[in-house]
Amino acid sequence: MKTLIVATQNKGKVLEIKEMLRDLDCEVMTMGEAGLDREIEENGTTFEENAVIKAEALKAYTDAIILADDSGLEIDYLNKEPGVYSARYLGKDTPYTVKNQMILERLKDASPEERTARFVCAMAIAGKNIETQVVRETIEGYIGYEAKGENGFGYDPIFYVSEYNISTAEMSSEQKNAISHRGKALRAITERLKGVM
Ligand SMILES: O=P(O)(O)OP(=O)(O)OP(=O)(O)OC[C@H]1O[C@@H](n2cnc3c(O)ncnc32)[C@H](O)[C@@H]1O
Ligand SMILES: [Mg+2]
Repeated sequence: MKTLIVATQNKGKVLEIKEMLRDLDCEVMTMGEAGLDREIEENGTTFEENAVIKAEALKAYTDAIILADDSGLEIDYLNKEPGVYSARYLGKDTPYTVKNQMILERLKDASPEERTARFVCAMAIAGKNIETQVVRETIEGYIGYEAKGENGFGYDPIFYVSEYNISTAEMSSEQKNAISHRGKALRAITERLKGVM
């Protein structure tokens, strides 16, 4: 069976990606499980660039296909911040409970119409004998007035989807995966993956 290595250190992403790839005919491993744990410098200026950087960073060390995800939250009221800096925004090691409260505070004067936001996900595949490919998908929503929900990770408790008026942290993983930036990007990239496996 083929091996697919997911080049991420983020446990929330790993859970979602592994759940969605359950039926794919290949063994899905994290970098840690593959013995390839390392810090990868994300010095790109776009989600696509960073996804490619992360996927290609492991290419020299494995014959497996590598999948990488670069994602983040764009808040229109904050001029699309934190964007590609989502992991580093307000401090890399600051707990998300604190970061989410700080964002709510920054948006305290924003009207409902001004609270629009989106999650973006670029996903790349790379490997020794395959041409690197990258896709980008989004989910539109808004920043709520309070943090709600225990599921998911990161900014999920403050990101609400208009269609349901609940945060992505209040959704089950199945519900989030069906509509999320990461779900859409993974479905698009797995179509291409089938062509290289
Ligand atoms: O780079 P890797 O190792 O994959 O892990 P990371 O956490 O640093 O990931 P990114 O560089 O892509 O930063 C994206 C950040 O955006 C946030 N984010 C991305 N997708 C999210 C989602 O589905 N729900 C909540 N927050 C999300 C989350 O805080 C991430 O840390
Ligand atoms: Mg990162």
